[in-house]
This record gives sequence, structure tokens and C-alpha cells, in this order.
Amino acid sequence: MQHDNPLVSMQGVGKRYANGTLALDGMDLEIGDHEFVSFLGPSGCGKSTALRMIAGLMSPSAGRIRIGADSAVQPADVSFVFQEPTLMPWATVADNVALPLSLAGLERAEMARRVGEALEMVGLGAFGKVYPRELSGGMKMRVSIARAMVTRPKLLLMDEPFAALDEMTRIKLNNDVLALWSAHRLTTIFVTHSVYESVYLSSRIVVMAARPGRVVADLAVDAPYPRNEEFRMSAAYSDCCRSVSTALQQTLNGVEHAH
Ligand SMILES: Nc1ncnc2c1ncn2[C@@H]1O[C@H](COP(=O)(O)OP(=O)(O)OP(=O)(O)O)[C@@H](O)[C@H]1O
Repeated sequence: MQHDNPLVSMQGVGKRYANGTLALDGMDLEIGDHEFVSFLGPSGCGKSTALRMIAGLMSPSAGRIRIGADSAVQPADVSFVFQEPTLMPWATVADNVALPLSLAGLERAEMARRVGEALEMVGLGAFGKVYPRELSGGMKMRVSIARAMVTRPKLLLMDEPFAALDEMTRIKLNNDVLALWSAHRLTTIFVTHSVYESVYLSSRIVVMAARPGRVVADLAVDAPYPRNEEFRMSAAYSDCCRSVSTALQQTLNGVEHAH
């Protein structure tokens, strides 16, 4: 999909790791303001590699990645949520969420205000003084999301954030992420293995294949937002899941034929 003013632009992006693995090859992608894009594909197709390079956590070995058309988008406008909540066990929930702000040297009162606001966003307003070990898996992930939101990002990158959670918690957190995306006009890139999760969340699904990692389909999910249980039960949802599954199945068949 072409955009006049993409927030993320990847041109011919490739990544070869030091051990010779070609994790990603020739990825071209443009993502516009306020899209919700999922990277969907089998294990090893380069989803995390692509996301980490967009985050600036590592460099491509070929091609070019640009975030923002000009200097309007700074690295501070990009936040990352990992599969593991990666909280500091010795620090309270509030101190965990404050981490990016204290690293940026924000003044104490402003920091406390912003941390309170971020905890409210994820429904943990009353849990600032609690330690991570006292929280459920879903609550830990909420803290991790609050830590990502506390810097007020424009671009939120999420790498299989809910893969380790039970189905009910995952459904709840899917709804929370959509609410945050909508309320704060975020642009989100969400890595997942799940067809159902990607269709529920996304305005667009980038299907990837492995060996080498590459994009094989770029599908729009035309259903309107807000999305809710009614959407999850609808014929439109199951139709869309079916076509995305077919695209994903073709990537698996392609890999099998290649070997
Ligand atoms: N640091 C690394 N060094 C060498 N090879 C790596 C490294 N990180 C990933 N790879 C390889 O690159 C390929 C793509 O990995 P990547 O983690 O990006 O895929 P993925 O689609 O996110 O997989 P998964 O869904 O299993 O997380 C895989 O073959 C993987 O083994």
C-alpha cells in the first residue's frame, strides 16, 4: 500500500545474521499514520527481526528503513513491548513504569503524574506501590504496556505480547490495546502467530514466509472499528480469518515444496 507520507518506510530491507542466516530478504513496506498492522507468519519468517530493525534495536544489512517523513518523529516517539513483560523484580510497579522517564531525566513531580496516567490507562491505577511478584501474568503485561505508553509514543511496536497468556486474558488485553490505539491515535505494528488475533486487531495484515524471511501477502481487514464480541462472532470475521488462513497455508506449502 502506497502512502504520501508514511510513518514507516522499508525499502529492500534485508538482514543476514553473523552466522550466515538470511532472516529477511527484500522487504518493502509503507505504513501510514494510525494503521494497525500485524506481521503474521510461521516461526522463523523474520517477524521479530523486522520489528527490531524498525525499533532501531539493530541495523539492516541491506536496504533502508525510515521512521517519519522528516524529523517530526523522534526515537522517543517509538515504544516496544516484548513477549516477556521484563519487569525489574526489585522495583515497584510505579518505578518500573517510570523507567523510560527517569532515564530521560524527567522532573520528579511530572514523572509521578505521567506514571499515574499510564497506570490508569491500563486499569492499574491502584497498583503503583505493588511489586511485580504480586501480579498475575496479565497484570504484568499491563505494566509492560503502561511502561511503553508512559513516553506517549506515536508508534507502538509489540512482539507477540500475549502469546504466553490464557485465552480470556488475551481477549481482554486485545480489547485494551485497541482502546489505547484508538484513544491515542497510535500507529501499531503487532507481531503474532495467531490468525484470529491478527484479524480481530488489525486494519492490515502482512503475511510472511520463512527461508528466507519475506513478505508474501499484504491484506486489508475492512471491518470498521470499534471492534467487539459482535465482530468476533460475525460472518465478516470468519470470512476474513478464512482468507488469511489460506494465505498463511500457502506460505507453509511453499516452504514444504522448497525442501
Ligand atoms: N541473533 C540471531 N543470530 C542468528 N540467527 C538469528 C538471530 N535471531 C534470529 N535468527 C534467525 O533468523 C530467522 C528469523 O528469526 P525471527 O526471530 O526474526 O523470526 P520470527 O518470525 O520472529 O520467529 P518466531 O515466530 O519463532 O519468533 C530464524 O531462522 C532465526 O533462527
